[in-house]
Amino acid sequence: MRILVVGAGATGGYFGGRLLESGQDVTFLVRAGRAESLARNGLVIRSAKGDVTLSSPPVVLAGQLTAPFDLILLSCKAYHLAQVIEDIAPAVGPQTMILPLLNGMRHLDLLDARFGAQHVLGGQCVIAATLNADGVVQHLNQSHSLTFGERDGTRSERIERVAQSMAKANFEPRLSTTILQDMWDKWVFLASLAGITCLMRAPVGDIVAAPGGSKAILGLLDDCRRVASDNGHAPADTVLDRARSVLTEAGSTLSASMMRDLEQGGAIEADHVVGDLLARAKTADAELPMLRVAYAHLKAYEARRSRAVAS
Ligand SMILES: NC(=O)C1=CN([C@@H]2O[C@H](COP(=O)(O)OP(=O)(O)OC[C@H]3O[C@@H](n4cnc5c(N)ncnc54)[C@H](OP(=O)(O)O)[C@@H]3O)[C@@H](O)[C@H]2O)C=CC1
Ligand SMILES: CC(C)(CO)C(=O)C(=O)O
Repeated sequence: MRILVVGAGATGGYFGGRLLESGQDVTFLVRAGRAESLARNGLVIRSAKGDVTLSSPPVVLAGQLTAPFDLILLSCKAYHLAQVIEDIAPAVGPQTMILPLLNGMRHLDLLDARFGAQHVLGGQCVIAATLNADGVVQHLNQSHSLTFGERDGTRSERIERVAQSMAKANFEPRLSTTILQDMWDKWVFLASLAGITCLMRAPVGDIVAAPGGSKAILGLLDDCRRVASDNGHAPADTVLDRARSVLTEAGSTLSASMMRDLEQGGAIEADHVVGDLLARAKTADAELPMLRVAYAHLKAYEARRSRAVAS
């Protein structure tokens, strides 16, 4: 299976690197700066699950794509998606599958609109990773699962082929027959985690230790849950129980990748991860108070950041 990994950042570098390490036919679509760094240093992954340096990983720049790929692993940030969609178009042929790893859901609509829903799988990854200033992919925790599936839940011949291609890689591949619900479940969890850790500029354990901290977290989780329920994707009780327990764990060092981006003064996926949830709300305006505050905070950060970037 010819696999194109879009972006060799934290998630693309990690999962694409693991696939390449396992002998799969992987090419990274990158921009010039990353191409240069990969040519100079190779693709370097530092991880408790095993360090690896892949020298001279195959790369291609936009404009050099001439033939379709079998599978496109989409691992860019949401704010780069519009450009990425144009860049990958020559790589999408009649049989191409696109497997997005982005958080949130809106990218599915955008990909469907451009390429047709038959090309777009459901997908998500659970990992904490970052690309450091030296271009090294740093895996920060013990999780490294990649879940994928047909959005209609079928175990098609093509999805089995995807599963086969991932079977030997050093991460946990999971073929799901409920991928849309899985994505909603993760979205509810992640929007709560990102919203609250950004708002409080602190990991879960510090928030829980603060007066009213747990109440604020659970309030935000409940707002997110409500939107999912309004959209026909209510998380199961077991999923919610687990989210509550992870999000209120004393001493937890957990924070969202969005908080890491925000603390570095970087761009964030405010609209994609939090705003879009609010946009799908079917609840009266006065409700969802924590979700509204979380979104207002992120947009205020973006406004301030854009002034700083412009000056
Ligand atoms: N990091 C994490 O722990 C997790 C992230 N996610 C989600 O995964 C998605 C990806 O995040 P993450 O991997 O952290 O992001 P990163 O910013 O680390 O990586 C994204 C990469 O995409 C590249 N890119 C952007 N535009 C293009 C383009 N037109 N052509 C080629 N490459 C391009 C960027 O390249 P360049 O270097 O040129 O800027 C960058 O290296 C997000 O939606 C995030 O929310 C989900 C779970 C965990
Ligand atoms: C849920 C979590 C923390 C892990 O995958 C994540 O997606 C993120 O930090 O963006």
